[in-house]
Amino acid sequence: MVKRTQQPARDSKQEAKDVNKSKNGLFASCSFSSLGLDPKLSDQLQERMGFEAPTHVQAQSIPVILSGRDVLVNAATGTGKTIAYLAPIIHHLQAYSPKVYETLEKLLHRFHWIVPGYVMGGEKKAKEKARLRKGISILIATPGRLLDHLKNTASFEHKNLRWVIFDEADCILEMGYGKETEQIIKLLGSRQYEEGDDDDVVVPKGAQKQTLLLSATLNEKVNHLAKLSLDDPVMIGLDNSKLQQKQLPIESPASPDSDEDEMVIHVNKSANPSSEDYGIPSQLVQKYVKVPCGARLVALLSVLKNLFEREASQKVVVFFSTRDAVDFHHSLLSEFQWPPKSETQEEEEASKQLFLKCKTFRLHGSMEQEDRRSAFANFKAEKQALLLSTDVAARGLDFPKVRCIIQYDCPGEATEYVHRVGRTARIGEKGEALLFLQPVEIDYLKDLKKHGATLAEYPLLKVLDKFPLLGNMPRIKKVISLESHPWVISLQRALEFFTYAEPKMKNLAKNAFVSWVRGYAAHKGELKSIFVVKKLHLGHVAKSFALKEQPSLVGKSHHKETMKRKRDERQRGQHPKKRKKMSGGNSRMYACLSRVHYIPDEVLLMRWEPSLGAAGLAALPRPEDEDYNSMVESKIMESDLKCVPMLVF
Ligand SMILES: Nc1ncnc2c1ncn2[C@@H]1O[C@H](COP(=O)(O)OP(=O)(O)OP(=O)(O)O)[C@@H](O)[C@H]1O
Repeated sequence: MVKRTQQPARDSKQEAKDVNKSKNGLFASCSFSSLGLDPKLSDQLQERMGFEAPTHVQAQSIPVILSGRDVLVNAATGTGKTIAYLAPIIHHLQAYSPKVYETLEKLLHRFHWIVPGYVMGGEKKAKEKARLRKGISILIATPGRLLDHLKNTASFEHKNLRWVIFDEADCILEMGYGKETEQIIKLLGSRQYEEGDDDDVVVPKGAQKQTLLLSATLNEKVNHLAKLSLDDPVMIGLDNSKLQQKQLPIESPASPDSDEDEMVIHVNKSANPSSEDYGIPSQLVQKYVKVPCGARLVALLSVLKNLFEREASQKVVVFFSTRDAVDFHHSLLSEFQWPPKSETQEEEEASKQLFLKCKTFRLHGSMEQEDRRSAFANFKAEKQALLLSTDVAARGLDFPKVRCIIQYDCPGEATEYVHRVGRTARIGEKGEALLFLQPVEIDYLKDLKKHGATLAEYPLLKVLDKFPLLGNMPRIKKVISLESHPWVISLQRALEFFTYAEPKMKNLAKNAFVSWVRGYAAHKGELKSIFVVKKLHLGHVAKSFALKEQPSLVGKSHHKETMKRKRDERQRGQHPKKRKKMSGGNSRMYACLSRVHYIPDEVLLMRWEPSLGAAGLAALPRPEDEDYNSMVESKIMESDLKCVPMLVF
């Protein structure tokens, strides 16, 4: 990961070869039109979106979904799962052009009758009700809010529901939405399409409700959901090691009507290092760096400096465990200058420059929607940038050309590791991932190995040795510990000086320290034995926030801040309690329902949309305001389908 480029020409040729190789392994040798998609749609995919060929998961899924079968798809991050399910749905939706609209269709634009919408909380229910009353073809919803409308909104028509899609299915359950999801499935009712309900529509013969379940990390937790919602599903991307016949116990409470030869997903818990449980792109280079707590901050800054000096034009995402940590590191990296001191004032002015010469963005759940939306859009648009984020960006987000993912704070379960690293090495591109571990946390590697992730060690000392030392600092030949490295000592000193120079920075550091320790104590299950708070040296943790001494864990200022944050959230109409349930994951469901008189089909998609919320969406024009066709087309067909349907209204 840190090798400096010595022969740039040869290396870049090699890089291009590697990318081609991984791309070749990713794409199928057929065309979109050969999969049975409508020619208009295939053209759209090829010409407008520039997708020359379908990926393997698309080539496998599209014909099956078109045929009406339920499917369970497990495919690595960034392999194009979104198109895999959206393309066949759009194929069906556009095909059922209602008689009355045939002429209109010719006069107007293609797909004008597909109306997306959302219900996901964060705004008044009355507004959502009004949208539902008007009729929506594609509805995006959080499980809780959808259930609420199903129970309480009389005008919420869903009898023609046609597709139900659980994207990031495992996550919906991990976030504690199992009960809600079960109720939703029950309320949505029978699978059979009730023919002849609407005279004004063309109903496909034998059309049934079809359910799709997708993720890069399908595991046995989704068995119960699969059992409730899928009917004789086709399994895609689940190898035999994951599929077992019914003799295996199903995790969730057994249902009396369970089917004897039902297939269930089974993750082989016997530590078989070669078994690849989760979909990690094969071209992704995975490393870990072992750093004692007190040297973590210096190590992070050094790794980042090395990355951007090695290749100026690139994008990097760093994951933190808490919002306060994101805020602290964002302020630090946006303002910290290097070299820290010069001999004279003029010299100082002349030579001062930022430690990292790239734009730094932040993304977390406490930011205003508009700030989140602009951070997301700006980071996406930049060629060279750094994004500091909580897990709000861990799943589903599709930032193009992210070269490296750094997990500065450990993820929770291995699934979260997989989704975080999945923000790079997408669609066959190159990518690197670096996981920070303290020496006491090194057993986490074993956990990852069980799920097929093997990480090599990152040569941190070599990287540190490359940085020029300031002033008269002696270069010690053999550095015994990382903390005694002269570069580490001088950088740590400068960081502490910087933090203490401004009360604002010191406060950010203290808050970040307090929430980091709390977050560390919140690791669940088996991970509790790896991430043990009692093993932490809190003085060293403080050092990792550029603090010279350990702040109180129940400091007044932190308490005041928390109270203020809660007050602000209440004023903004966000409910901390409700949001808390979402904060680790922000599960979103997409639901697509028909405009009663226009389309016979209704689609319900459940998926994960981390960074964008209602306020951000509302900023986009409504269909009456502008060329609706081009908007729907671009929203549905644009490359960033992840946020597309939700972005619409
Ligand atoms: N056939 C294709 N050819 C080229 N690019 C494609 C193709 N299909 C999808 N893409 C692009 O690949 C990127 C990744 O796709 P997508 O976000 O659907 O992946 P995913 O498998 O859902 O990932 P994750 O599991 O992380 O959500 C997107 O930018 C998408 O536009």
